[in-house]
Amino acid sequence: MAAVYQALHRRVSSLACRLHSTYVRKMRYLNQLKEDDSLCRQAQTSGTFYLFHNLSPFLQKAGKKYLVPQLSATEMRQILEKFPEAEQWIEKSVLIGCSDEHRPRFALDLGALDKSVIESELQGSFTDLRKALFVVDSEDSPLLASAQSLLRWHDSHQYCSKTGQPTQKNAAGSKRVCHASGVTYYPQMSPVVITLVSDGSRCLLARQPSFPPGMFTALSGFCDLGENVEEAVQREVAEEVGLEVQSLRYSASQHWPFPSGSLMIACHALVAAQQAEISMDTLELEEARWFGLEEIVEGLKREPGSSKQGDGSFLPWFPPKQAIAHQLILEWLQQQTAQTA
Ligand SMILES: NC(=O)C1=CN([C@@H]2O[C@H](COP(=O)(O)OP(=O)(O)OC[C@H]3O[C@@H](n4cnc5c(N)ncnc54)[C@H](OP(=O)(O)O)[C@@H]3O)[C@@H](O)[C@H]2O)C=CC1
Ligand SMILES: [Mg+2]
Repeated sequence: MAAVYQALHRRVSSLACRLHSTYVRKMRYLNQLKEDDSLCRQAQTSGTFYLFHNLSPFLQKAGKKYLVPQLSATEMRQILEKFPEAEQWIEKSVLIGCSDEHRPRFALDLGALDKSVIESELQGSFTDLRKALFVVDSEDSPLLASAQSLLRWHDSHQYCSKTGQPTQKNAAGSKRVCHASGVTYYPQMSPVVITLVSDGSRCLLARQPSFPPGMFTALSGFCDLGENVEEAVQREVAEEVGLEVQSLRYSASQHWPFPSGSLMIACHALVAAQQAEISMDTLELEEARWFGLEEIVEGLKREPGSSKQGDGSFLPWFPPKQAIAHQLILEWLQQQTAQTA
């Protein structure tokens, strides 16, 4: 029996080792492409391309599914030939990853070109990211989110903030340089804390006036400069609902492309049940309240379409699985269920 376990252990270890080395080789290859412009330009000739138009990704509909097509360099040339100065367009692409076989993936925004020509040629449509993220396969949404954030960053950092001179991107799009001042700019993102507050038996969800009707989510807020995650969570909870956090636990993080590339840092926070009276910040929030276990179970079953009642009001529903708020709510539910079992 011991021999069988040892053999199994050896197989698992060797598999893990192979998986690891594939990952390491891939990351090192991507890093090389970021550092070496000529290698990256060469890679553009064998890579695949995701298309955007004014930051909306290109999708194709196949039955009920939405696909995110990857175009080959040849297909890209065929499309770009329809427009003047085709060659310049490939230069604008940014590196967003590569396959395990080291086939690089790029994203390219063709915002200055006539979108109807591209849409009819490729039989699909450029779709707002707020819709696209929720209709594509779950492995495609993080890719669209990070590609759009990078394209957005390039679009809004074309000039040096010190000299006002144009900045130039490197081939991979991992940085921009102002040759007049020598300043190098790197893509930025904003850390945001998202916190599911619990008083031990209920959890606190809130809505902003801009949310779709009926949608409630966990409290969130941008970190201030100089703050750590714990301080940001405590401050946001105090500011938005007037409660004092007793303890907090990190859960997970997620890149979120709205409003312009955020790193969502998700935590669970506990407040004392005896001091759980909400005092809401009415400038930011429209409603904030405690939800019991049953209400959370019911809310998770609802979708935007099924939450409207006969009198025009909306029953609560929560963000879809692509948003990290959903994961926090599920974790809280599991914890409560385990406690009450
Ligand atoms: N993935 C998920 O599950 C969820 C994601 N989120 C995301 O979290 C983000 C932050 O949540 P929110 O509650 O609005 O944040 P805040 O509570 O921090 O309030 C937003 C306000 O903060 C100010 N602000 C400070 N720093 C920034 C910055 N770097 N970028 C933009 N605004 C800033 C702005 O005020 P002013 O304009 O007055 O200067 C803005 O209107 C949202 O963009 C939302 O998309 C939220 C919930 C769930
Ligand atoms: Mg907030």
